[in-house]
Amino acid sequence: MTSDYDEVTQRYRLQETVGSGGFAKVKLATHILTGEKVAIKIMDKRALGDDLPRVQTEIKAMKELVHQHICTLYEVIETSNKIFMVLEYCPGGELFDYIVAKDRLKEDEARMFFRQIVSAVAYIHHKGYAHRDLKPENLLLDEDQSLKLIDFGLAAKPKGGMKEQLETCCGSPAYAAPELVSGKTYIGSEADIWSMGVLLYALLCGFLPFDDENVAHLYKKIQKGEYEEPRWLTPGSRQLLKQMLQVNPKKRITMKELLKNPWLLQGFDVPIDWESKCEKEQLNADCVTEMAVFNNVSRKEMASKIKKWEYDETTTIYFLLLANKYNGRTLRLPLRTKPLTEKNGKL
Ligand SMILES: Cn1cc(Br)cc1C(=O)Nc1[nH]nc2c1CN(C(=O)N[C@H](CN1CCCC1)c1ccccc1)C21CC1
Repeated sequence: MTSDYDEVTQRYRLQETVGSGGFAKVKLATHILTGEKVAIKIMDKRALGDDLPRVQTEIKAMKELVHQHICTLYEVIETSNKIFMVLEYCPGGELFDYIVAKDRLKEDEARMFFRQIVSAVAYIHHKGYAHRDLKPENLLLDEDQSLKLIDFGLAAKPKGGMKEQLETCCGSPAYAAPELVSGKTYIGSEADIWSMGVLLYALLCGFLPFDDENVAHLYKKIQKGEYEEPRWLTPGSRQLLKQMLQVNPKKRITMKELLKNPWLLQGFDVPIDWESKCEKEQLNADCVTEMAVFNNVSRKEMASKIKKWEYDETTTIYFLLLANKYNGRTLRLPLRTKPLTEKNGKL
């Protein structure tokens, strides 16, 4: 009787659980072949019930969204009862805990983080997606204190494009836009801008602009759009918050305007670089070569195998090699003792 864990334990050494949410848990793991750390999100299909489509949504979105500030999906392993999503490991944990530990961030640090969040969300919108659940719990810190966006279970890619109205009310109430909590139809990208405004406020203040234990009272406050401005907020940040936390979505700052907002440019003087540095279209030649040698096949053959993007071990190895190119570590694949044959080669 094969257990649901057979395939994943052949290739990964499962370690401690770093998080458990409603229908999923996340375990730290080591990719045995390369020794690289990964995070594996484990879901039980039976427990998921009618939440199963959320997982399909997340997998489809994460396959399309490859960006330096989005947590990379490496591999998906589905068994009779389980779905395993092998994802990029972020050793810094959630931004939420980072803010709580520091009480609130200095303006320069808040700006540095917020530029990365804007970069990720601008990219998602460019690809026709809205995240719809932006909050500090969904932003993880990697080993270089860079932010990685996670949890695309509520992401939406309206067929009619980003102008299409959405209906489903979702995400966390404190970060939800007024038009969303009023049950009106809304534009996903406009709602994301509001949530980013709440996020920026949380970074700069260490507490939420709209808060109440009673959800109905919370919604009233959001719809009124009135919030405290602590005395430590600078004029530039007050101005930006005011433009993002506009109750009327048509008066709210757009992503285009946000990308060249003076407060975000302060100290950087270069526009926010939101384009992906690691699009799948353009394979990294060194990684292809390394894998071709490892698998004892031609580069051409290796490249076409990678380009199938089957989100199997080949995809994992490619992304792990690519990540190491970026952070300067040279990951060398252990030369196989025996050349690959069809049988065990998977090629
Ligand atoms: C907390 N922590 C401490 C250390 Br050290 C590393 C971590 C950590 O979480 N690292 C980490 N790397 N990669 C991931 C994680 C966590 N993680 C997550 O996807 N974490 C989310 C966190 N969500 C935020 C709001 C509700 C739950 C999660 C989703 C479902 C179940 C459990 C956790 C991934 C897989 C993408």
